[in-house]
This record gives sequence, C-alpha cells and structure tokens, in this order.
Amino acid sequence: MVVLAKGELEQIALPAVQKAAPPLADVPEVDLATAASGGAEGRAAAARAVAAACEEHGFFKVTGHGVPLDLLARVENAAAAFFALQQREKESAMSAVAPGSPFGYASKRIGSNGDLGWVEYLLLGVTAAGASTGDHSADDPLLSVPDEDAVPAAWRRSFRDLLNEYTVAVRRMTCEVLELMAEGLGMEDTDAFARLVLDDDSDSMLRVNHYPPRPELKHLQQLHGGGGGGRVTGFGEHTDPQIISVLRSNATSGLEIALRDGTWVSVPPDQGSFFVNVGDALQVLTNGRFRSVRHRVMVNSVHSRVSVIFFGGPPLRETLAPLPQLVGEGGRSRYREFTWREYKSSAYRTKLADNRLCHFEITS
Ligand SMILES: O=C(O)CCC(=O)C(=O)O
Ligand SMILES: [Fe+2]
Repeated sequence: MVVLAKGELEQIALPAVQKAAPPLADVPEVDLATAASGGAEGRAAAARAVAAACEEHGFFKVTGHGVPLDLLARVENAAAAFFALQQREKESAMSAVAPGSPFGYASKRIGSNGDLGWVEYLLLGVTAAGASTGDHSADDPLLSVPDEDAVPAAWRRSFRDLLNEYTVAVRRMTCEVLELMAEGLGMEDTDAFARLVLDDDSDSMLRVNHYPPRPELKHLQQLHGGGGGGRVTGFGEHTDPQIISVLRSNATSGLEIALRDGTWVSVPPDQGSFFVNVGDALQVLTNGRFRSVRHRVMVNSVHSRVSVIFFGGPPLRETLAPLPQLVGEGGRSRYREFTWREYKSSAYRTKLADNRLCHFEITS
C-alpha cells in the first residue's frame, strides 16, 4: 500500500471541478496479422493507417500482435505478486542499485525532480538480447539483492526471466510496427527506426507500473470540501522520451491522451492488445510529422491498474536529427542535431510535464 506524507495528496489530486475525460471515440487500430498476410495491398493500407495515426494522435492500438496471451497473463500475475509484497521487501529490490540510478523500485516518486503520483513501479534496463542476466546481474535491481533477502532469489530470478521473455516478444513486435511506420512515411530504408531499437547498445527499458485504487475517500473529501469528488493522478502528464513506447495493461481504465487541441480523452483498456505511443525521439526523426503524444494515467476508484511498458530507445551515442528524406529538398529542419546522451542529460533536469524537445528546436 502506498502511504502518503502530509501535503503529498494535494499534489496528486486534481481539482474536483476537473471532469472525467470522455472516451476516445475511434481509437486507431492496426492488425499486424492482416498486415503480414494481406499481400502488398493489405500491407500498404496498414502502413498508411499507422502513419496517419502517428500524425494525428501519436497513438494507436495494435491487435493481431502474435505475443501469446498466456505470456501477458503470466507477466501480469507475477507483477501483481511483486507489488503485493511488503513495502520493505519491494524496497530491498531497489537498494542494491547504484545511487542516482533510475532503475529499481519506486513508490510515488517519479524521476528525481519532485514529481509525485499515486503509483509504484519497477524500472528495468533491457539489453538487446532481452536479458539483464549474466554479466549484467550486478546492475539489475531484481538480481543483485543478496540471496538471504526476504524475497527468495529463485522467485526474483524467475520474475526476471519472465520479464525477459516478455521483452524479447514485445521488442520483436515493436520492430514490425517500426517498419510499418517507415513504410507509411514512404522511406526506402524501412529498417531505419527498428535498427536503433535492435542495436546491441540500444537504450531501451521496461517499466512495470501498479496503481492501487484511489486513496481513501475521506482524504479526498477533506481536500474537496466534502464532495468526495476530485480525481487522483497516477502518472502525471508527459511525453515519453524514447522512439516508441509499447504498453499493455490489465482491464482497468486510467490511460488518457491529449488530442491536438489539448482536450484530454480516455482510452478504453484492452488487455489483449497493445497501445503504441510515439516518443520524443521519433518526433525528431520525422521532423515533427509524427507527434510525441502527451498522456497521463488517472487512478481508478475501485480497481488496481497494472501496466507494463517497453520503451524502445536508440543507443546513447546515436546522433538524432530529422531524416533528410523527411525534411525534403528545400524543407526546414525543425530540430538541431543532438546525441541521445545529450537529450537524456538535458531531460534529467526537467519535471515530468516539461517539454523536453524545446531545447533542440530550431526556431528561426
Ligand atoms: O501506466 C501506464 O498505463 C502508462 C504509464 C506511462 O505513461 C509511463 O510509464 O511512461
Ligand atoms: Fe508514458
């Protein structure tokens, strides 16, 4: 259970006047199975639909993805079991990671600049092989805890193995989606995006989030003058930094995205599908044609939400800039060239809701 210190609830409860966001009427959807089997015509149609969704919303749903449903269920159950551990046990998973590292378990604190949410999570690095086992175990929050810890080492290792299996399957599917994106953009080099995520040094990660049902009503009533209204922020609004994020959640609602005009809409959950967010890096590579979608998670009043997100990022050394074919002859590049390492060290100093790309925009 997440325990709040005095004053913290005020920071994560939205004013009572804020109405629930209406559902997004037509969630754009792509069926990867049809894209793979529908011949050239079917594939081109899927690629166009993906590009259109990335331009309009920076967001869409993936069905026919080929990731076994029983793998999704096993990951969800293991994540729920992890979050059901004692607070002390979960925190011990974090204690072994180097100070300053973003990896490990955290409760309420998102990043290191004071952002709070009604969420607890596990953030793990993933290597290109999908595994942080073997040589990497010293850096892995789940594996580096001493054997005598309260959470048995065998359980931690099998949870890690399961997350690795999940990562391998989801990354494979992510790369199919990235290829469709490149095709939809009319790029000749259709592997250009996928290559960055498949690179041995890709800076990709996996986040497992748990949003307990909203805090006790009496706290909210005190805050909102007895009305009991007010919505609680699980994960405050932000854009994702990487190229692409691929999210799977249980059947609990909460995810909301901002449309182009700034209106917030909720995304009906679908536990058998994945949701894709365009990240900041892809907005840059496409010279702003694809939109890095602003999104947030609101806490459900009754059910807990468990989500797992694969963030596909480029290697730290990678230089990012709008791809010449997407700027076009005589076109204007909207972003200067920068390395992913540069972006990350600049982003490290920002708050969750900040626009992290403005430092790299070419304004004149
Ligand atoms: O947990 C979710 O559903 C989304 C969380 C999110 O946006 C993130 O972890 O970047
Ligand atoms: Fe996000």
